[in-house]
Amino acid sequence: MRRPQRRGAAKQTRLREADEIRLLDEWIEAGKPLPGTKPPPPSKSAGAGPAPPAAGEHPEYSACTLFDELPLSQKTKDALRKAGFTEMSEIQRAALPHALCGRDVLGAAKTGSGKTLAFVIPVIEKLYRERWSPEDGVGCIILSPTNDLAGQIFGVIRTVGKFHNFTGGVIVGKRKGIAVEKERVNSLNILVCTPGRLVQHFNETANFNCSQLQMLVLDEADQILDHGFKSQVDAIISQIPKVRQTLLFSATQTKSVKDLARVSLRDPEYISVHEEARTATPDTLEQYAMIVPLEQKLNMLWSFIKRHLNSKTIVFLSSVKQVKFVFEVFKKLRPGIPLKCMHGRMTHVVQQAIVADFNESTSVLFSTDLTSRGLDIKNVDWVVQVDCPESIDNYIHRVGRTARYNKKGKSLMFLCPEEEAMLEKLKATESKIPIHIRKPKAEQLEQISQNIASVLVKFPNLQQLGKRAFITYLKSVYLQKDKKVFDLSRFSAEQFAGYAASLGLPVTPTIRFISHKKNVSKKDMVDLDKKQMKSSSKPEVIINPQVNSDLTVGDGDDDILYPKKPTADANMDGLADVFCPKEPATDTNTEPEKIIELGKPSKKKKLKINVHRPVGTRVKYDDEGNAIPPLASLAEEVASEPVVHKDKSLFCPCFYVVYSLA
Ligand SMILES: Nc1ncnc2c1ncn2[C@@H]1O[C@H](COP(=O)(O)OP(=O)(O)OP(=O)(O)O)[C@@H](O)[C@H]1O
Repeated sequence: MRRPQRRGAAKQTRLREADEIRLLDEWIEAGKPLPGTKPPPPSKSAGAGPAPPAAGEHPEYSACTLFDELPLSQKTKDALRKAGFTEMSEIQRAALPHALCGRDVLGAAKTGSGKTLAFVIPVIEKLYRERWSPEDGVGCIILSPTNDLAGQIFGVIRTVGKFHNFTGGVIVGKRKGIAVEKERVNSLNILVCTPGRLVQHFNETANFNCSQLQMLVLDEADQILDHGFKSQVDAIISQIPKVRQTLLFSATQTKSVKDLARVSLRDPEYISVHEEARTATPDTLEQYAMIVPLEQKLNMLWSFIKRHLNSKTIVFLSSVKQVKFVFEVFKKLRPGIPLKCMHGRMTHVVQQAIVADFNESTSVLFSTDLTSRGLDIKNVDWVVQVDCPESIDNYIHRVGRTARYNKKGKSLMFLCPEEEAMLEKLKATESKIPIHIRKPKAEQLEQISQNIASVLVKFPNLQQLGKRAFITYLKSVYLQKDKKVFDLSRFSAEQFAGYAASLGLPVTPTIRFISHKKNVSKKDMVDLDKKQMKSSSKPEVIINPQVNSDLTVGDGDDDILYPKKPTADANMDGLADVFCPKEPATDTNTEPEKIIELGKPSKKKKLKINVHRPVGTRVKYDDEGNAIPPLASLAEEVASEPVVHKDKSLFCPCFYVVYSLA
């Protein structure tokens, strides 16, 4: 008796949905914006919200400002309302009308401006209007450059798709659990993945089928289309249908026609909502730069942290070893605020836990560029760049971790005097970055080198870590292509010694790829540089001794290190809350690491420096300080612990499948 009733109810739902889809299709077709058009500025009366259109009525939706005014399914509207999303952001207003009517979109908008919803909503709606069901298999692929960003995007999909019946999953991390993935991957409607892990399925999963794919989305598209992911992206494109909708989003969008040709966009809509904006960074972001000699950077960072004990801060450093070292040493020195660290040598599970914890607490997160793109962490007050960003785009993404979605935020960048060319680049009119220079007050700087040295005496393993941090920092500078900014030859041997001392090291580690040759002409330097590039086995850097710039005494207007109303509350109890990741490589009680020393021929493999690395390609380092390609670094993650989630989704360590987004 009950079965026919259920069947009847299901039939009624199907009919209702079919009616809704018919109405939506008609509405989308009748009210769609002309190609190449932008929405007009929001009208003053906007916000009241219209009554839903009656059957046969198709109001224009290209100028609307509220999600409720768009031709979206009731399920999506309900989910958006429930999540508190009512009014659209600029990029959403501009991109959604074009994306909903099936056009390819190349979208660019500032960091934190809501690009994720601008592609997630069209994905959900497309599959709904195509009446996609779990049996139909993979309908949409979303590519993300990092595991954490993939997880975050999937969170937004789950929010928007809450009342729909799609299946979805995230494929990231290491291969552990691949057998389960292979079994389930074909039953997922929406896949969010890193490029390498998707290629793995194309190569290894016998029946992996994307022949019905409706949509391809590239978040952080410029990075995904960059050389680091080239072979993976080409492999993916060759395996998916040519006829599909493609959406590309980033805060720093690619303008390369070649890149766009690779993903075969069809008459794309170029939507760059902030192109005419005064700045390339959020208006609510205050940006500062300080010229800080290399050997003063740690003192400066420590002084900053001590003065901002009530601020949530992300600190960017250029290598895993530096992140580990500064985190471990500062933890021992107990600044009075919880400290966390995050880098690519941690398991994805640990990374997720750290991001979740950092979201909820006021603390300082030391990080590599792993967190520089896309991550949406709540209420970050400060972004501090201790090491120079490798490019303007890198700068924009790093500082974009604060001042998100109309919230205020501040950023501070330390630049060595030798890196001032970066400041010029940032200040160039075309960069559109309103950065203010602040002079550090030398007399107020806390000198902690001696304290660090004492910590290192007590913890010999930290001394080894310090040596590796020293080496990987110099190596990261050496490997940068932009020699106008990054040029080790501008530093003197005395400066390196000073830097080593600032890390608490008793002696300056000798580095194979650096030899100090003075009085070399510029031409010889160039020639030698070229020679080095050819024979990468024993590279050298010519040192061009320069007068060491001392810290400039401030003119009294500086308020970065010393806010006008210091809220410092040296609550040492806060240290009890320090999140201590169970990450073996961070443990300073591991075997001391060996370093390569000049004059002591070692049987260890020589430093490998990929001199052919294309400009702008992110350099990541393994524990030995070797540069590793982006995908190899992703593959290094060992997912060993299960994720504990509050919902009923079925999670595997490196892969999770959600049989219903509901
Ligand atoms: N229409 C909206 N109303 C309110 N909040 C929104 C809206 N759209 C997005 N947000 C919020 O704004 C924040 C930033 O959004 P999102 O992460 O999509 O930014 P983004 O443009 O992708 O940034 P990035 O370039 O750094 O990746 C998120 O917390 C999101 O929930």
